[in-house]
Amino acid sequence: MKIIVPATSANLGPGFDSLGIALNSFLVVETLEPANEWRVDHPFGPKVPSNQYNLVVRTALAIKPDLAPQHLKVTSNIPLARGLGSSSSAIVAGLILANELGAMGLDQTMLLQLATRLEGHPDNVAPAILGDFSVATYDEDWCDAVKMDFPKLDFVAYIPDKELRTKESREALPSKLDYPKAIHTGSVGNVYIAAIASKNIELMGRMMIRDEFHEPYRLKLVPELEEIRQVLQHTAHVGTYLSGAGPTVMTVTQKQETDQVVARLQTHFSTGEVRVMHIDRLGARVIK
Ligand SMILES: Nc1ncnc2c1ncn2[C@@H]1O[C@H](COP(=O)(O)OP(=O)(O)OP(=O)(O)O)[C@@H](O)[C@H]1O
Ligand SMILES: N[C@@H](CCO)C(=O)O
Repeated sequence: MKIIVPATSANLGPGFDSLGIALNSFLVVETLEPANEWRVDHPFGPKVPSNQYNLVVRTALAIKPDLAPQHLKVTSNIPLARGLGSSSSAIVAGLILANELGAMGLDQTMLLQLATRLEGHPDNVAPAILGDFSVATYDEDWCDAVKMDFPKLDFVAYIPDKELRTKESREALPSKLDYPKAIHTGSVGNVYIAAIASKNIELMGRMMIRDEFHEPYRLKLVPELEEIRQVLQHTAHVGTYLSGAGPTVMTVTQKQETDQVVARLQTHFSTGEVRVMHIDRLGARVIK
């Protein structure tokens, strides 16, 4: 059995902890054979456990403690701690592993509840499970998420060579937000969703860059966000936002704009990776 879970890019500007999109880099977890102890062959090096403490296995055991140990093979092109939803993909894969091997019969709604509880917010796990673009809210007890058809656009990721843990990036956020500012950013988010729903790309791009919930506070951790906005000032594109907690900076482009944006970023940065990503409309799937 192979479990395939897409990468995800969260927030998309003013959608902090709510909006996310599934993209075509993938975590693949393959079951090889039953074993005496959990064993995970993976490409992430010694910092990531290869036994029952691996996040995929820990998640599976959290919901099915009596699951029989397996030898697993993990492959992935989702970089760790870069703002492309690596932890969510591992959590979703772990839940599906337990669901399949333990014949638990969990549907997508229950998987979403469990994944959100484990990750703490729904913006990566919802699109990882549902695919495409999702708009979600979580009240510490229940997650409601709506899958939407995102306009057919490209996502050009600039993935810096450095890791940034979500935990560290969240510590940069304020504990309180000014009331008029919160109301204003809420209204920007509303117009943003309406623009996405009506496929008004120009309006969508203008709202994408007007977040006040998190990006201004994270600029000191990811100065590349402002830098890329400057670099692309005279290059046609839809908008640029901080992907998840960073440090990846995402630029959304129309197909005819993509090559120019890639060329501009590749010329500007001597380190890191520029990756063109496409929307994964399906979300997590299992091949038996
Ligand atoms: N496939 C995996 N197997 C085991 N552990 C993983 C896997 N993917 C991620 N992790 C764990 O999750 C950590 C990264 O989680 P973190 O939330 O900081 O970043 P992220 O999920 O990549 O980014 P973001 O949530 O901003 O999109 C890794 O350092 C590792 O400990
Ligand atoms: N909404 C989350 C996504 C990263 O997990 C954040 O920006 O911290």
